[in-house]
Amino acid sequence: MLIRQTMAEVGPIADKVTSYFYALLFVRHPELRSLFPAAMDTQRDRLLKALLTAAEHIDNTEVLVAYLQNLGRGHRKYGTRPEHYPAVGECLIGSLSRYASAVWDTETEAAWVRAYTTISQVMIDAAAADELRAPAWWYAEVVSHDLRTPDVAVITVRPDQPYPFLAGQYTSLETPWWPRIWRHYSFASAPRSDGLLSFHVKAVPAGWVSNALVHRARPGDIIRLGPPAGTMTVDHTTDSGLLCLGGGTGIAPIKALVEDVAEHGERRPVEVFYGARTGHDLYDIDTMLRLQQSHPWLAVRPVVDQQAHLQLPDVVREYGPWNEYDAYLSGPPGMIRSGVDALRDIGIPSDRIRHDSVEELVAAGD
Ligand SMILES: NC(=O)C1=CN([C@@H]2O[C@H](COP(=O)(O)OP(=O)(O)OC[C@H]3O[C@@H](n4cnc5c(N)ncnc54)[C@H](O)[C@@H]3O)[C@@H](O)[C@H]2O)C=CC1
Repeated sequence: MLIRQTMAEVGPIADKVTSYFYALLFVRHPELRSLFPAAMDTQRDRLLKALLTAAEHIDNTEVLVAYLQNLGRGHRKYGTRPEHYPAVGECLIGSLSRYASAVWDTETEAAWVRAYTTISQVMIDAAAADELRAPAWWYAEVVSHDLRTPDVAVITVRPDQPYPFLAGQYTSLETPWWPRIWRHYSFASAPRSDGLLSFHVKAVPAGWVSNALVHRARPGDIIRLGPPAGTMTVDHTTDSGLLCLGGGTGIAPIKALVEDVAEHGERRPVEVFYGARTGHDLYDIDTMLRLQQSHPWLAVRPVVDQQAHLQLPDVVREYGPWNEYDAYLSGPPGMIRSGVDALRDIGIPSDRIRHDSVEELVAAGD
C-alpha cells in the first residue's frame, strides 16, 4: 500500500526521479558509471519501468518472483555484482524520499527498505544460481548477413559456446558499435543441430542498434548475447491448434514455433497470419510458403494492409472458429494490443493467448 502510494506520487514526475537517482548513484559510486551506456537517454526509464512492473505485481508473488529472477539473471551481462545492490537501493530511496515527499515518512521508508531488500535478494540469488550453469554472456560471430529489403536483414551468428533456448524465446544483443546498449531480438529458428542462431532485424529511425545491425554488421563481426528469455513457447502437452499472428519482423519467432511443431512430429493445425504494410515488406514469405508446402498441417495467410484495408487482427476474425486453438502474437506493440482484444472478442480465453511483454517491446525501442 505504502509502495503503491509512493509509485502513484512519483509516476507523473518519473523523469525527474530517475535523473536524480542516476546523479546520486554516479556521484556517490563513480565506479558504477562504467556499467551503464555512455549515452544514458534510453537507459533512463528502464529502472523505473522495472520498479513499476515490480510494484504492479507486488501481490502476485509467483509472477513477481519469476520476473525478478529473470531480471537478476539478465543483469549478469552488465557486470552487476551483489555489492552493487545496496548502493542502488540507497540512491533509489534517496531519490524517492525527495520526490514523494507528500507520502514519505519513516513507515514508508521502512516499507521501501523491506521491499527493495526482498527484490534485490531474489535477483542476487537467481544470478548466483545461474552462474553455476551458464556464462554471463556469449560472444557470437556473424556468419551471414542477408539484406532482404532496404531496411530488413536476416542475420545468422555462431555463438562461442552452446546456447540453449526454446523456440519462441528472445535474447538481448549488444553490438561492438554501441557498447552496453542491449536490445531484444527473437530467435528466428528453433534450436538447430549446427548451433547457429538467426535474427530478423528492421532498421528503425533513430534505432542505433538496429541500424548498425542492418547497415554495418558484416560476416566476421563479433556481437554479445545475453541469456534467453520469454514464455511464448509451444505447449507440447496438448495437441490443440496454434493460431499465430506475426506482424512485420514479428514473423521471426512464429517461424521458430512452426519449426518446433514440425520437429516434434506433431500434426496439430498451425494457422499463420503474416501481416505487412506492402507486398515488399513480406520479406520472409518464400520461407513461410516453403514450410507450408512441406507440412500439410500448416496454413500461411499473408495479409497486406494496403490490399486488405484491414489490419491483421481484423482479418483473423473472418476465419475460424478458433475455440480449439492457442494463440501466439508477435509484432509491434499496437498489433499485440489490438490482436489480444480481437482474440478475446472471438472467445479465446486470456490464458490461451501468448505474447512477449509489450513493456519489454516498448523498452526495446529500436
Ligand atoms: N516477439 C515479438 O513480439 C516480436 C516483436 N517484434 C516487433 O515487431 C515490430 C516489427 O516492426 P515492423 O516490421 O516495422 O512492423 P510494422 O509496423 O510494419 O507492422 C507489421 C504489421 O502489423 C500489423 N499492425 C501494425 N500495427 C498495428 C496496430 N496498431 N493494430 C493492428 N495491427 C497492426 C499490420 O498488419 C502491419 O502491416 C517491431 O516493433 C518489433 O519490436 C519483432 C520481433 C519479435
